[in-house]
Order: sequence, then structure tokens, then C-alpha cells
Amino acid sequence: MTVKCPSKLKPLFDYIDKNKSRFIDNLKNAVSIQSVSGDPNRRNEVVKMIYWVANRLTALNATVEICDVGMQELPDGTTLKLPPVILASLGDDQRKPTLCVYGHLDVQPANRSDGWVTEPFELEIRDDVMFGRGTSDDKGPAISWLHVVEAYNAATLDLPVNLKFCYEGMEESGSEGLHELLLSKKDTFFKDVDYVCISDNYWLGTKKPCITYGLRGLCYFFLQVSCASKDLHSGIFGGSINEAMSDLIAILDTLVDKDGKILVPKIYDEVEPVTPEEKSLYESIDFSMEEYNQDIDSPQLLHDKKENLLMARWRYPSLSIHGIEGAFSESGSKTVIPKSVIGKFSIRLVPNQQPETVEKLFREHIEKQWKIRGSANSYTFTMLPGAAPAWKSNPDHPHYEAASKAVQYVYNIVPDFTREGGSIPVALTFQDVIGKNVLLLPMGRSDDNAHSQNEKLNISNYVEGTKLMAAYLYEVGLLEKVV
Ligand SMILES: C[C@H](N)C(=O)N[C@@H](Cc1c[nH]cn1)C(=O)O
Ligand SMILES: [Zn+2]
Ligand SMILES: [Zn+2]
Repeated sequence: MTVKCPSKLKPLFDYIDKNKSRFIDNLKNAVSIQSVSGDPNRRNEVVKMIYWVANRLTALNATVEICDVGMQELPDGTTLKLPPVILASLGDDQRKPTLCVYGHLDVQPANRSDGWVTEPFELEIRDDVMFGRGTSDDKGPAISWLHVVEAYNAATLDLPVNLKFCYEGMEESGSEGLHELLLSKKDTFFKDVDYVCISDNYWLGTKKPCITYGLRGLCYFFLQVSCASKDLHSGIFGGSINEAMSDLIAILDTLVDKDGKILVPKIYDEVEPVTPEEKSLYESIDFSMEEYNQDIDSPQLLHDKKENLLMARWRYPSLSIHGIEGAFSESGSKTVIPKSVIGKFSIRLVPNQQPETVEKLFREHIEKQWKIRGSANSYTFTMLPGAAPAWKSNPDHPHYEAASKAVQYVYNIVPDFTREGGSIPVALTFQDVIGKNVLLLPMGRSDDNAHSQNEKLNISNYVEGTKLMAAYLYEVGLLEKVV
């Protein structure tokens, strides 16, 4: 049985329905800004995106602070200014609870040539689905909070909470600078925050909304192997030296086996044991393995039971190899021996695993494997900045009940409480530094292709998701202020 929607929300929902096209236009504008945080050459686009949102917040009468968070050191040793972070406030009524919403305005890289069917930075609608980089991760959800404020204003309804916005432009690159900012503003900007909400993840499937209380953490590594001062002709030099690429691939091959088991000794030592209570949680979760695999079309899933697959994604670490910089990767054949290559891989961390310990285990493992390999070449091993532990919240908190009611008002269904395998480093910082309950309220679906080709957001998710945020504000407004 679901709970009935309060009539007070009707004018808000009507306004959101009526303004759908304008909200889509806003997202179209946001998508056209190529705010790829991982590309130093597009840093000005990230900054442009930050100001695009800051100006809209100002127009909504928010008090906006543009916070400088310092410099980024790039892998080649040069430095680059980090994009500023927006801290904005709306309302300061001591009788109302204060909600902090976080979003990120940067995106992953995207090129049409990767296999996009549309231009990635031009929002295009096909069959009620909006395609474009950042539609789901995370520009769509991030700007929807602004639409919600607009809806409350238009409906002449007082905002039920004091709102604090924290919007950054480096999430896809480890949220550099943000943690320090949160710490420095703990007793000022964040002092009165009672609840934190992040809308930057996805439903577990394509049909049913969920609320998320856990994420994995992340350590990202570069392993560079060098064999010469210039690229070499393989006909002239092949057979006469240890090749960097062969060494790199040999080491990468010692990291994970075909069943996904990480081969670095002691890596599973800290992982929380599964309790019978935890096991029973998975049974009731609405999740279809068939639908999950239909979307990605993989020849075989590594697990044959829903519980095991969810555990593999939520509560066990996983290791992925992402790419090799310096390798020949264009079409056609080129008989070259690359002089130097950088293998890029990451591990998703789970509760109890600490980035420093994990880095040490990897360093020791690579040292040992390198000795076994016995190559004359040299290597460097680096963990990138922004490594973050996993985050887990308390879903038995009234905050989760409030969000669950909001879902029921909009979708007429009781949502599952889920965890997710991705990472949002700041979720744990909010929980630790501010010390308040943190909740993830996803807008998009599991098949939104975040980080992948043809990222999309269904218009229905955008519109109903905005209503959900409006209903959630209403419910949070009924919660106690936290002392
Ligand atoms: C879940 C969130 N929307 C997301 O995509 N997070 C990224 C974070 C990241 C990327 N590089 C470093 N951190 C992720 O989980 O990959
Ligand atoms: Zn995201
Ligand atoms: Zn992302």
C-alpha cells in the first residue's frame, strides 16, 4: 500500500508539467557546454558551466558564493586552476530544517566517433528520450533542483526547507579541492545543515524508482613502463629489447582473473563479512538479471543469482582496466614499438577498505610481479588524487522514510532501498564532516548509459524526477531540525 499524495503538491506538479519544454531547453543549453573535467583543454568550459548555474541561482534570489579551490597538478607536472565550487543559500528560517543538495556540473569525455548516434554535446530528442552527454550524469538532476525552486515560487508556496546548494565541476576527476572546502566551511556555510541529498545515481532497473544508501569508493592507478626515448620500428628493433607494452600487459594480467577475482594478495582481508540479515535484504530487491544483461548485451554474466550479482556490484571490490595511453589505437596497422605506455586501472572499494592500505598492497604486488618479469625496463606506479573510501548511510533514518513517501506520491510505488557500485567521493565527506544523514535520490534509469556512448535521460524521468524532488522537499520540511 502506498501513501496518498497531499493536495498541496498539485500546483507544483502542474507547473512542472506545463514548463516541461522550457526545462528541456535549459538542459539543452547545459549539455552544449562541453564541461569535461578530465580534459585540461576544456577547463574553461567547466568554468563556464559553473557560472551558467551560478547566474541562474542568483536569478532565483539565492546568495551565491563562487569558491576558489586552488590548483590541480597534472600528470606532466604542470598546474592548472581547478574550477570553482558554487556554495549557494536560499532561506534562513530557524524554524525550518536545512537541506543541502549536491550536484556536479562536469561530465565524462564523449566523441561522436566513439559510437554515438547523435552529437554528444547537442541534446537531441528521439522517441521521448533526450540524448546527450550529462543528461543523466549529472546536469539533468543538478539543474532540476533549480526548476523545483522555480515551481515553488510560481505556485506562491513557501519553500518548506532552507536550501543550501553545493555544486562542483570536478566530480568525474576525483572531486579535487572539494573535501578541503567542505572542511573549511564546516562551521560556517554547512553549520546548520540537517540533511544532505545527492541526485547523481540511477535506478537499479528501468521501471522502478529507488533510494540509495551506499556507494563504493575508488582508487585509480597509472602504471607507466618505458623502454626507449622514441618510438621504434619493430622490424629494426623488434627482438632486441624488452618492450614496454609487453611488460605492461604482463603486469596488468596479474591483477584480476577471468572470474573477476582480484589477484592482489590480502585485498579481500578487510572486506566486511556477509551477515544473514544482509543476505536477506537482497532477496526482496526488485532486480532483473535479464533486463540488466539485455541492456549491455554481454555474452555471459559472472553470477547466476540476483543476490550474488548485487553483492558483486555493491559490497565486493572490483578491478577494471580502462586503457593504455601511448598505445597505437587508430584503425589500420602500424608496426611501431611504443617508447612508453601508461596502463590505467582502478579498483572500486567497499566498506572497511582504505585507499592508503589498498595503494600499499598494489604497490607491493606490482613490485613483486615486476621482479618476476625480470625486464630491464623501468616503471612508475602512481595512485591518482581523489581516491575515496566507500560510503554507507543509515536507511532506517526518518530522512529515508521522507524520501520514500515522496516517491510514493509521484510514482505510486514503494521504492527499494539500494546500494550502488559507482562512487561519489563527497558523499562520505558530507557524512563525516557535517555529521548528518546523507541520501541519494536518483532521477535516471539503469540504462541511461552514464559514462558510455549515447548517454540519455527519458523525458518522463526528467519530469517525474523533478516532481519527486519537489515532493521530497515538502516531506523534508516536515522532519525535525537535527540538533
Ligand atoms: C555515480 C556518479 N554519477 C559517478 O559517475 N561517479 C564517478 C566518479 C569518478 C570518476 N572518476 C573518479 N571518480 C564514478 O563512479 O566513476
Ligand atoms: Zn555523476
Ligand atoms: Zn559520472
